[in-house]
Amino acid sequence: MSWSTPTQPVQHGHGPGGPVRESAVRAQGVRKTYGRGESAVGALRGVDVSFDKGAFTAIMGPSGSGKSTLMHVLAGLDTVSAGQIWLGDTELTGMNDAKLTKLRRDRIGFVFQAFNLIPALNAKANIELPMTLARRTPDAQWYDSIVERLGLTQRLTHRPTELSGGQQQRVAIARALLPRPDVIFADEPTGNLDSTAGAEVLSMLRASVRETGQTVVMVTHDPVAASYADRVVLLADGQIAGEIHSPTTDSVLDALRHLGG
Ligand SMILES: Nc1ncnc2c1ncn2[C@@H]1O[C@H](COP(=O)(O)OP(=O)(O)OP(=O)(O)O)[C@@H](O)[C@H]1O
Repeated sequence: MSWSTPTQPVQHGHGPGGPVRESAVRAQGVRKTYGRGESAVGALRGVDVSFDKGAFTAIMGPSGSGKSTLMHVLAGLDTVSAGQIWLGDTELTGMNDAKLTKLRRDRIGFVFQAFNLIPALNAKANIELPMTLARRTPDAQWYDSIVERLGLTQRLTHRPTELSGGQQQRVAIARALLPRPDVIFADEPTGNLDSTAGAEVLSMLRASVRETGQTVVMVTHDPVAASYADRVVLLADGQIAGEIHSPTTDSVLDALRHLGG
């Protein structure tokens, strides 16, 4: 089956270079420095990058290149030292903590390597939790469609310990998809999974992008995982070092080799 209630279709326009896709999230001149003086580390050193609406983008690069830092500032989990972050038309930089918390809750979904499910709650309650906390009512048809598409219909009364790693991650994806966020950030979503469960999770993320127009930005070390994306953004030493459209495992491996990753 397919996802039954698509989100808003992706808006396309035309610029001088051909079709222009709307940006879901973007960084402009972003710098992030940890520490001060001699011990200062420039984790991001002037990053300009845009992530298209309705696209699946992977962020890759050698260890220490700034992937996690970039994801954290894009998601409003950390502040920048300079530059601007935009979520659609909303500037995140300069927002106070209360506004950022509300924006993350209402407009951003997260999928983490460690699943981050609440052990005492069953799958259904875990999936609904962010919306329950936000006092929002999930769309029943959308909920059913997500649960069915992720193969969780028979697992809703199970607690996380009663689920496999792949099933737990599918619960985390359902939780992220349910509020229809502007963007889902996935941080090494297959890092704790074997290759079969990992492939299932990636196919489902891929399908949510293709079939419902969900925007997904994923940080990964795994060239196979990155090959599920529409585009790979390469980071090296805190700067954008290139990008690959329609990546394959081989093209990603090749690019990483050139970066010394
Ligand atoms: N809280 C922090 N305090 C000081 N330095 C930090 C902090 N977080 C990250 N860094 C440094 O910033 C740089 C970028 O780190 P970041 O974690 O973003 O890289 P990464 O590409 O995600 O690495 P990995 O692939 O190993 O997870 C590194 O040099 C790291 O040591």
